[in-house]
Amino acid sequence: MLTWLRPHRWKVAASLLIVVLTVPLGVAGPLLTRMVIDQGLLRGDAGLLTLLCVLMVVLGVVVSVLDVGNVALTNIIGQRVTTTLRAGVYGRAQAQELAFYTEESTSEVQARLVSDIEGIDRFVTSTAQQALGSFTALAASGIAMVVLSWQLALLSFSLAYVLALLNHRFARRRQDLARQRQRHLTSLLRFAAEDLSLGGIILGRTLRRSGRQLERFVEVCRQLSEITVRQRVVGATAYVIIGASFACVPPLVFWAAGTAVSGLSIGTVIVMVILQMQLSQPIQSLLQLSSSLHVSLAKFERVIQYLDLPEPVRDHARPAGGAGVGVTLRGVGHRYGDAGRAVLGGIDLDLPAGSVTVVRGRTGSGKSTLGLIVAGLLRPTSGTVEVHGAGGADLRDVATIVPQHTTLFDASIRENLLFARDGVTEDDLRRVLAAVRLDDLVATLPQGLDTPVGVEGHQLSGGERQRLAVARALLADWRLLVVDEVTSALDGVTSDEVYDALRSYCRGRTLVVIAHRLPRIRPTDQVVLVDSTFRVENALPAPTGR
Ligand SMILES: Nc1ncnc2c1ncn2[C@@H]1O[C@H](COP(=O)(O)OP(=O)(O)OP(=O)(O)O)[C@@H](O)[C@H]1O
Repeated sequence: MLTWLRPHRWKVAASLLIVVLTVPLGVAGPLLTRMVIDQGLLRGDAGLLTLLCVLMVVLGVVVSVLDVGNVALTNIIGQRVTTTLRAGVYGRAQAQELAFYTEESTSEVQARLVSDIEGIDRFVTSTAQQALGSFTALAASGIAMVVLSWQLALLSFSLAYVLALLNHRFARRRQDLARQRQRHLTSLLRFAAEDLSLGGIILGRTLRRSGRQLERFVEVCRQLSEITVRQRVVGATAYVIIGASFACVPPLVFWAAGTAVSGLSIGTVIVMVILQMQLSQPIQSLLQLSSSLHVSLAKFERVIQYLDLPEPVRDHARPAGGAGVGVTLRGVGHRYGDAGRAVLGGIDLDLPAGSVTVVRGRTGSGKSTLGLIVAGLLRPTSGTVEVHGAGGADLRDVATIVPQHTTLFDASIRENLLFARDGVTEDDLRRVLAAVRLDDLVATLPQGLDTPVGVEGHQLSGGERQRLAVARALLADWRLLVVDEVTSALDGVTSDEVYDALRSYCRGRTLVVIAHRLPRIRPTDQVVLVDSTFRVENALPAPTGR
C-alpha cells in the first residue's frame, strides 16, 4: 500500500498533519468543559464563562472545517489509488500468455476488477479515513483522560484491550467468510454471463435445460445469501458484545470515583463520564473497522494475486507495414499444459515472404495451434520459429491473425473497423469492405457503416460476422496474415470470391489460409497437410535473408 500511496505523498502528509492538529484540539475541548463547570458555573464568573463558551464554539468550527478537508483529501487519494489498481490489474491480465485466458474465467477477472477493487476503494476512502478519525478521537480523549485522572484512564484502557482481543477472534472468522463470499459471487457472475447470453439462452431452450440453468443460479444465490448472513451475524455479534461491555463503563467510573479514587472535582467526574462515552464511540468503530479490515484483506489478497502475475508480455510496437516477411519453423512441436498430449510435433516448414500457404487437415489435427504459432501468439513447447526480413522485429510485431472465433464489439460496423488502427480513412474502409464482399450489404443498410452489429455481432449473419472480422484485420498494419476458417459460414461461391479478393489485397505480403473448405489452389501456393504426420504437399523454396 505504501508503494501505491507514494505518488500521493504530499496529500497523505497534509491529511496526517490535519490529524495531528486535531489531537490537541480534541484534548482542549474536555479541558474547557471542566473549566466551564468548575470555574465558570460553580464560581459564578460570568466574564470567564462567556470567554470559555466563545472559545468552545470557535474550537467546534475549526475541528469541523479540518474534518471536511480531511474527508476531501482521503477521498482524492483513495480514488487515485483505485484507478491505479484497476489499470494495474487490467494491464497484468491483458498481458498474460494465451493459456491464462483458457484457464481463468472472464467472471474471475471481472470480479477482481469491479467488486474486489471496490472493496479496496471503500477501505482506502472510507475505512482508512474513519480509522484515522477514530484514532484521533481516541488519542484526544485518551490524553484528556490521563490528564484528568490516570487511574480511571487505566481502567478504561484495560477494558478496551480485552475487547480488542475478543474482536480479533471475530474478525478472523469474518475474513474467512469474506473469501468464501467472493468465490460464490464469481460463480454467480459466471452463470449470469454464460446463461443470459444469446448462446446460453438458445442452449437452454433447445436442450430444454432453462430450468436447470435457473436451478444452478438459484443454488449459488442461496449459498451466497447463507454466507452473507453468517458474515453479518458474526459482525453484529461482535458489535453487540462490545456495545454491551461499554454500557457497564459509566457505573464503573462513578463507583471508582466514589470509592477507590479520591480527590476528584465534580467537573472532573462529569467530564470523565462524557469522555468515557466519547471514547466508546471511536473504540467501537475501530473494533468494527478492524473487522472490515479483515474483509478488505481478503479482497487485497485477490487483487494482489493478479498484480503479482508473471512479468507481462511486452507491448509490441507495430512497425509500419511493408513487404511480406518469411518464417521458418524447425522441429516445432506443441503440448498444451504440462501433462497434455502433444498436438503438433517435429514440424519443419518454410513460409517464404509474399507466399500463400494453405493449411488443411482433419478437425482437431492442430491447424489452429499451428496458426497461433505462426502468428507469434503461442510459443511452441519445442523447436524454433524464426522470422526473416522483418528488420529484427519480433513475429508478433508483424503478424496478424483472424481467429476461428471472431470477436466483434457491441458497436457500429464503423467503430469495429476503426479499432484496427489509427488514421483509417473512408477510402480504406471502402477498400476492405469490397475485399471481403461486404460493400453490397453495407450499401443496403439504412444506417450504412453506422449500423450497430449488436452484442458479439449477433445482429449480423455468421458469414457477415466472419467477413467483418477479416476486413478489420486487413486494415491493420501487418506483413504476415493468418486467417483461420474465416469462410466456414459462407456459401462456396462467396467463399471463393473472398479468398480471391484476399489474395489480391495481400499481394506482396505473406498469407496463411487455414481452411476445411479449400480456396482455389494456384500453382504458386504451398499446401500443407496437418496430420499425424505433418506433410508439405507443395513446397516453396525456403526463405532467405534475415
Ligand atoms: N487451449 C487448449 N488447451 C488444451 N488443449 C487444446 C487447447 N486448444 C486446442 N487444444 C487441443 O489441441 C488439439 C488441436 O486443436 P486445434 O484447435 O489446433 O485443431 P484444429 O485442427 O484447428 O481443429 P478444427 O479443425 O476443429 O478447428 C485438439 O485436440 C484440442 O482439443
